[in-house]
Amino acid sequence: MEVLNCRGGDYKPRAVRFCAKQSSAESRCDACFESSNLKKCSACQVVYYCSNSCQKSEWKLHRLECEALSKVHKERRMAVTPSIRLMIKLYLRTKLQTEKVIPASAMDNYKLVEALVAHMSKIDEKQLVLYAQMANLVSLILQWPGINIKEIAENFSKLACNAHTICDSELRPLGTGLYPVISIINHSCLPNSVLLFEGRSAVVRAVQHIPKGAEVLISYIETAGSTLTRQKALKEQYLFTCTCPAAVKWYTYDFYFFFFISFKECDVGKYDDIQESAVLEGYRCKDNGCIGFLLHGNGFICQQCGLVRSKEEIKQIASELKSLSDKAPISTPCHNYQEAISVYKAIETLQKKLYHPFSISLMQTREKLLKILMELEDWSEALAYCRLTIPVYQRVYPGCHPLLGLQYYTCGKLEWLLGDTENAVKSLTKAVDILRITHGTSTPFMKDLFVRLEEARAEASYKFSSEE
Ligand SMILES: C[S@@+](CC[C@H](N)C(=O)[O-])C[C@H]1O[C@@H](n2cnc3c(N)ncnc32)[C@H](O)[C@@H]1O
Repeated sequence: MEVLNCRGGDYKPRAVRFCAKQSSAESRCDACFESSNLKKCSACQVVYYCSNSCQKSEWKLHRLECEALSKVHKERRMAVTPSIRLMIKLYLRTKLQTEKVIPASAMDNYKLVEALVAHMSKIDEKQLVLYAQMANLVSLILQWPGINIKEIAENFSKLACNAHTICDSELRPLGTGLYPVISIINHSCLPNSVLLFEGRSAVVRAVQHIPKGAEVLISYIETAGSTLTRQKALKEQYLFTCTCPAAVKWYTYDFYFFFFISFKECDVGKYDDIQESAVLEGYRCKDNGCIGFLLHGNGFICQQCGLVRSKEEIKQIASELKSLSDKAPISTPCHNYQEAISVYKAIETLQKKLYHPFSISLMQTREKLLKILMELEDWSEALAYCRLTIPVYQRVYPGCHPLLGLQYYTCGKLEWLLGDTENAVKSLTKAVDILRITHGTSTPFMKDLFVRLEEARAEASYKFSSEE
């Protein structure tokens, strides 16, 4: 795997099996994830394809799946979740490989699945019961004599900590896939590589120089958040305690000085964590002009100016925020955009009063507003929100992070639409600098980005020369 040991080098294993995201709201083609022109398989009524060629390409596998699904009562068939389908496909694919109907290779082989970690001893009883029920359903659908239900349950546990969410180039989730070769890669909150998808192919790219012999690491989770938040997410899904260094390094000597006076008991690592949590997930100073963070003691004390914010005031705003958040639509796009905008703007106002300007919750609210405003084609307000998120993105996704690159891309697109070509060139250039490393240069998305940048550059220089 030495091809990974260079900046921008990429490595593409095939998905052994994958499953498109399936919900009534958004169905996708089982072969290519396309969401338009879909036709349901007339026999099983579960799987969608966007074209005859996609249906054909999946036929060897789907023929067996379709036969199995069609025998199940319609009600039960409709309750088949993507995880159950993924498991069924895993077994069917293995059968086809064993019978040499489809080829097995070093990167696409059931033997690799056998070696994946399952963490059975760390799973609680409730989860084990759920896996057993799911395994029973798989066995009921497949109806293979002698199938091992315990092994299926264990495979569900393997899926939970080894499968990957397949995303498009803009990191929107499309489905779930099991890529046994990719599953050997461990996690870091400060990874040296990223995992992206080009259609069904998983691609791992180095985002920094990886010295020979050093471990290739990717991030399993959304890295924005305090160490505690990340550790909790990793423990819950991947069943391990992450001890990698905290990702945020932005302290100044002033902060250090204050720390040594006030927190002699703490060690530096702990202080980084306190500061990181207080900025990303904590409260703001009472003085709007101060960007200090608050430390919880007798009340909330600003680490920078010493002003104290009362617990009662914080509690009051937090409770208003909770009742507003309960009213907010869970997912966007939603049906009533205007109502969603007014709820999210009210949430933003309260969050600005409560949280530190670099708060992740505030950033997420602005991100939701940005998405809705883009749906409404309100480019100028969308741009204002996009720009507000950039400083937080720079902090929480440091270095060469695809999400930071994509946020510059959105900013650039909006600036271009609004005729601000000079800034569009700047934002798109920043996007290209990052995304050419994380996404490579050959995908349709990247080719489109290069064209946009060239067009923006040409227009900016035309504008400049006409002004001259
Ligand atoms: C996708 S697998 C990675 C490969 C795995 N280490 C193996 O030997 O098969 C995910 C599991 O690896 C382990 N793991 C991954 N990253 C880790 C890390 N940074 N620290 C400790 N364990 C980690 C955890 O047990 C986790 O559930």
